[in-house]
Amino acid sequence: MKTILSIKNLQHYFGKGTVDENHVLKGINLDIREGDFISIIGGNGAGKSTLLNSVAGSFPITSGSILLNGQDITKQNVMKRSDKISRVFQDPRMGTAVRLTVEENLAIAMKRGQSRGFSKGVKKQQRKFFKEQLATLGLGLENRLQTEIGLLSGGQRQAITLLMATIVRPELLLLDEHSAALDPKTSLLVMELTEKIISEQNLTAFMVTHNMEDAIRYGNRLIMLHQGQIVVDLANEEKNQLTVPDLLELFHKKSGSQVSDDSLLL
Ligand SMILES: Nc1ncnc2c1ncn2[C@@H]1O[C@H](COP(=O)(O)OP(=O)(O)OP(=O)(O)O)[C@@H](O)[C@H]1O
Repeated sequence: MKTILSIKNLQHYFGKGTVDENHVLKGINLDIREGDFISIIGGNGAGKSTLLNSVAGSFPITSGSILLNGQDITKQNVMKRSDKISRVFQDPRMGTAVRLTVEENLAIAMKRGQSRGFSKGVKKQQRKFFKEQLATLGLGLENRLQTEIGLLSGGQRQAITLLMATIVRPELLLLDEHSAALDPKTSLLVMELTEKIISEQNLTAFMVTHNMEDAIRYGNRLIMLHQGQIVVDLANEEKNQLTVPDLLELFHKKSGSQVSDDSLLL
């Protein structure tokens, strides 16, 4: 199977050389294969978001390298990487222009990977395509093309953000606790939609979550991060058989500390 993302000996410090020095990622080696849908869990401060941010290019990493489809992207900035890597954040306002309409946002998303020019104009034939795409979400949003995104509910916005992130197929989809701010029912809806989009388009995805049940239920591979290192990496059958108590037990074994359900979930 083709390797989409290859992370080699990734080290990251915040505040290196200062009194606040924090060695957050301590030698991460990870190959993500085509079609992998990976969940990453771990306690607060384990380095999950820092790992995702390193892949997205939010800051220069201290050392190591990151290859996307064999191309070394370590030195590329976040803008350049966003041509190929798309991202959905926890805050439904991120990743969308809240004062623009649904169709204007989708028109901007369609420009990913092209030399961007910031036109938000919507052409007639595009409108038809957007309607079809929105209808696949099953939320009636195909009738809200001219609604300002900021006026939609959090769940509706996250659904549209998912569509925007995938309307031009990304080589890698990053999901940063993208259902965590939603109520349980809406979170379930967004997670089901996520799974549908990923499997229909055979996307490669990397998802940070605090929800162990979601980490077990969705995707084909589960990674646990502890103090900046990968301590568990389970795939397919091994992952499918996991239960939440198994995960807590694994965490206890690997980290040498007792953990309550809440400290991983919250
Ligand atoms: N921009 C930053 N500048 C300085 N320190 C940071 C920055 N971002 C994160 N950190 C620190 O890096 C460590 C890891 O944080 P990170 O957000 O990656 O952890 P996490 O596993 O995602 O945690 P959580 O589950 O609490 O979101 C923490 O000690 C955090 O304070």
